[in-house]
Amino acid sequence: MFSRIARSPVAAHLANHGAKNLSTTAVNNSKVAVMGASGGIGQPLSLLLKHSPLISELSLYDIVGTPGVAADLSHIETRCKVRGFVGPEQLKDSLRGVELVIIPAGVPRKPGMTRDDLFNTNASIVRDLAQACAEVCPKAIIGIISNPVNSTVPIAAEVLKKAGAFDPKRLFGVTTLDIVRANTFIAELKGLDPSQVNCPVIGGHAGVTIIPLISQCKPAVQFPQDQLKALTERIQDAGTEVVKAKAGAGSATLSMAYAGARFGFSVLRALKGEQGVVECAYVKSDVTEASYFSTPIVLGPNGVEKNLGLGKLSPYEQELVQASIPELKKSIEKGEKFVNK
Ligand SMILES: NC(=O)C1=CN([C@@H]2O[C@H](COP(=O)(O)OP(=O)(O)OC[C@H]3O[C@@H](n4cnc5c(N)ncnc54)[C@H](O)[C@@H]3O)[C@@H](O)[C@H]2O)C=CC1
Ligand SMILES: O=C([O-])CC(=O)C(=O)O
Repeated sequence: MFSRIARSPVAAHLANHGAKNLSTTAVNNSKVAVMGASGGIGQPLSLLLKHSPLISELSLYDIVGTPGVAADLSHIETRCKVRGFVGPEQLKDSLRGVELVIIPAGVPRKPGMTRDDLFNTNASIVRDLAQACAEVCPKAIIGIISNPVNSTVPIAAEVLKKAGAFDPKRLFGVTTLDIVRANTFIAELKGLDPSQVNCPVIGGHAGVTIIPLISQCKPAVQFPQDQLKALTERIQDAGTEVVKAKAGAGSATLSMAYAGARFGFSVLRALKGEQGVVECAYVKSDVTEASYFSTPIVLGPNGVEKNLGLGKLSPYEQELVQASIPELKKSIEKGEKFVNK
């Protein structure tokens, strides 16, 4: 049993800031857009965002269903206003004045598929949403959830570059779910409170590119090599574990909504001037040979404030990093070629 009950990062954000009683100061007036807001991730993510005292307006965009989702959420007793936008003709209006855009639009996996199998459908969805961001909110921070993240982030970057709106500090692939899973699985094995565990996960967001740095976990934890390998592989395959359990009904939605909210709240806290906010995320990077790579990032008023790099890796983790580079490079090139073809 835990010696004291602690809150998860999302619960702590909502509790510390007192969602209901917060004064309406300019500093707490962020406008956030969720693109793909009617989906399995989009709906619970929007529900969590509606509770943040930092968000004064939530803009919900999808090609279907957002009038209903927005009407429903708008009855919740928090001050954040919710507006729904549906279809391409309302896309640009959904992005006006937005500081943070979170993108969970696109199809999820079914059993037997890899994330890369989603490329053909999701590449053009992310391309078109990034194009609209470039035109309407070029200074917004963009967090991409849509898979395959290893390719969709380079796709968005190329679109933004072409439009003269690319700022590598402001574009993120959301890998937070990998950290959330690592924390949970480590806590289960060691009898810890998961909300007090912090294990960085670096690389990318697919199979062998997901690299948990268990040697850097706080609190420090030790495992024999066979258990370490099994734990690493469980974290790498955790998305597939959910896809199999859902048996054709999609992939992780609720845990992803939690992770997306955690990422979004961290970005907003840093935008508002909070110091020392760190999240791992997949960003433009010169830390390894792969031109995009996830590492712990200090967030600040402009997005990426400082890339904390790899830190000290164990020999096993060094091997995992080496093994991830060819796949990452291939996925990055595939995304870039899609835009520049
Ligand atoms: N980064 C991560 O850790 C994770 C990523 N994902 C990915 O997130 C994506 C969404 O997953 P779910 O919400 O479960 O799927 P879903 O199918 O339930 O929802 C997707 C939503 O996107 C909408 N959409 C389709 N085309 C659109 C467009 N052009 N513009 C705006 N919205 C559009 C759909 O209408 C739907 O409402 C998938 O690609 C999935 O693989 C899922 C879990 C974790
Ligand atoms: O596995 C999937 O397809 C969805 C995903 O990215 C995850 O759950 O990590």
